[in-house]
Amino acid sequence: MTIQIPSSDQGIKPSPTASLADLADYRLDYSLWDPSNPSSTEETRRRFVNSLRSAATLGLGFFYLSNTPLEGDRRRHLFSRTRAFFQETSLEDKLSIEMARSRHFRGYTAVGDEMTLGRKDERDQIDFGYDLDTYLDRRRAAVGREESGQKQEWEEEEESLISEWRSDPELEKLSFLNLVGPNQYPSEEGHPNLVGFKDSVRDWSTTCEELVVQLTKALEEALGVESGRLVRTLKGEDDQDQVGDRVGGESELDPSRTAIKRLGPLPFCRMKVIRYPPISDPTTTNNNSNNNDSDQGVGPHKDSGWITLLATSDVAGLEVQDFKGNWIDVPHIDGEMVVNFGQQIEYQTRGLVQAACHRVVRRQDSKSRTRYSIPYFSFPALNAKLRPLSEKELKPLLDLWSETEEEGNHQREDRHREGIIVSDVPKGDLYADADDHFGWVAWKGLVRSHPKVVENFYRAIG
Ligand SMILES: O=C(O)CCC(=O)C(=O)O
Ligand SMILES: [Fe+2]
Repeated sequence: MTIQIPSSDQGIKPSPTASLADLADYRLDYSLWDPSNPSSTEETRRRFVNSLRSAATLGLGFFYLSNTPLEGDRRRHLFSRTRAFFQETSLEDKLSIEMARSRHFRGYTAVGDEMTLGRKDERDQIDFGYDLDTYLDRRRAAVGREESGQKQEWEEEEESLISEWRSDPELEKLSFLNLVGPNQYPSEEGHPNLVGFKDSVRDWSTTCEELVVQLTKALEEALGVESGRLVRTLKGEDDQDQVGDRVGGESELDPSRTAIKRLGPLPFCRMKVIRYPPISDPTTTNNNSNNNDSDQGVGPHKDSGWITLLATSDVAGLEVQDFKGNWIDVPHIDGEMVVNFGQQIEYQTRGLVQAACHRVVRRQDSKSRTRYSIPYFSFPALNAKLRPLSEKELKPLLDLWSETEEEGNHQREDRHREGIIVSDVPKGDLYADADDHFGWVAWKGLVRSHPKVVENFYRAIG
């Protein structure tokens, strides 16, 4: 595959005082790529790929995306239910779906219960994950296609699926399978403004999932790697085990590996609805939040996953760090999504695409206003093997760079020379061993972040 060389007017360096919204290179238009848009053509797709390549490999890995299916009613619907949940339900209602009650790390976390870099984050939130119903629907559909007449059996299996996994001694060893499970949704009864929340979350999540697949396909083109190479990791359809089979035969594989293979792809994602109370707002203080004047909405971090799709309300606070350590404002733009790369993409691309370091600051100037945000974090599938792209696979990109003008080369050096890696994740916990399942990385991350869940369900293994 040949890679298009970015045009020289694609200056991508933000000045320290700039707002990301003012920089054309950080404003990508999804309609150029969108396969469902009748006016997208090969030429518009190429333009999208070129912009994505610049944003990913020269820029900060943080950009706006307009014209996605996440605009309009779909977005309004979810935000209005999110506001209703935070504003109209009691703390008692909220705590009835507390994450500490879920062995699958789903549910509500109160203000001050979460830390980044050793400081409490002043926000509360509900964490959702890959919806169990969606997962079962897809498995049923897959079986229905292959062996019609089995649907009934699958429905019966629905109830016992997880306990069945636990009774398989090989699968039981794979603690990360506990990450598959149901979400905790707030009760919509008695809260007319909450009605439709569950459906809205499921719809949003499924729409995001498809959008991430599309962005990953575009990224494959942008990096000049084989089509499907990254999508397979994302979806858990990697062919590594087949390679293993050819080399050593299945009998030589670890038996737990053979057992997990039988389960098929195990997609994984996390999604949150978040509220950042305004600074010094006594009504949202609870016992956990001993520092209501703290300006930390969420401390500096890189997202640990693949690609994050973030929808924000119109209160300021999000900032991204450039490679010199300056913080750049990422203001809300109506209807647009903020997209950023996570550490698994950084790992897969050997750092050529860097995960963006970002934070949310509670500003004095937005004193009386509550900020809401809805991030969707995609991850490799739990059963994916993380095989970083080889030098050979990255050669087209490296060749392109060696041909590109001086300016581009300076920019690339800048990204590494002064880059400050801010992460509260122990390095060894971030990446699975080359031949291990991604599920272990996801598991370690959640175990580290949610001690109450570990205390309640996993004392023996935590
Ligand atoms: O709320 C936001 O705008 C960003 C949240 C975020 O970065 C995160 O939860 O990882
Ligand atoms: Fe983040």
